[in-house]
Amino acid sequence: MSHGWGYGANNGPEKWGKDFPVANGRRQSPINIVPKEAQYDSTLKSLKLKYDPSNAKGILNNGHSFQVDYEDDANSSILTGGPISGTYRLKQFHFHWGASNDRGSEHTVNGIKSPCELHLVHWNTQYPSFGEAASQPDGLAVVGVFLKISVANPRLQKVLDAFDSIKTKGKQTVFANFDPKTLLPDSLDFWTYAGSLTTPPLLESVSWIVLKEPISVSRTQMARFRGLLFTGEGEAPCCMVDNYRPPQPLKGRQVRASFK
Ligand SMILES: Clc1ccc(Cc2nnn[n-]2)cc1
Ligand SMILES: [Zn+2]
Repeated sequence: MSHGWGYGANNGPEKWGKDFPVANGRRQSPINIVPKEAQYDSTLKSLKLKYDPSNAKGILNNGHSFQVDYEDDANSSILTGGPISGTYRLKQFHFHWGASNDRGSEHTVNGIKSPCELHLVHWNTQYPSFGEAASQPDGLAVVGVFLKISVANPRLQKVLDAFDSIKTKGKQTVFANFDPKTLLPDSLDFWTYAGSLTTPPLLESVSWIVLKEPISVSRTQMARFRGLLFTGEGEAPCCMVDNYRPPQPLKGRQVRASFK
């Protein structure tokens, strides 16, 4: 794929295996979660997320999604508990969404897609850097949160208000003082399984932690996500939509639940 991976017909998820053979590996993500087949595990600890809003640095349109980046040179914004051992530092959060409200999430539940999915990406401080951690089987932990169409979510407002400054690929702007904990639902009940990054390089280094309870987003708010562009300034505009990888084969993996 000489023209770089993306989500189009010529460079989308069905084509990624050419440049990234791990795409057909044993622990690829996302997956379809079947709650009735998930095993309740009473030994799973409760999730602990401690974020310092002042660690927020900036918001960037990376041409595949947009991400909010965090300072990660200290244990000030961290994830502990849940299925992981040790301390994982927040690196960034981003979203995946559809061109319409019938699709957009990466994980599905009983085959049902949500319009959007939030990912909070953390790396294991047992390793010296994110890059190092990303190549280890226990290197990363991503918390996934479904967004479902309902009333407008005021917690998303600051993110949405930055979109005019990052409309095209490569644009970024300062994004200070934001606590991603405000984006989480009331319940931290979760499903967990061993998986991968959902974009190239598709590294099989992610402990996935998918929250059962969604957060709300309105139709109008979703329309603003779709106003972002995959393309750079001066290029023929292509709306940033359908930036999700479909569910991948479970290949014998167990999905555990933190709740009955
Ligand atoms: Cl640092 C990084 C790398 C890949 C992705 C894409 C992704 N992988 N799993 N969920 N999203 C997000 C952040
Ligand atoms: Zn993601």
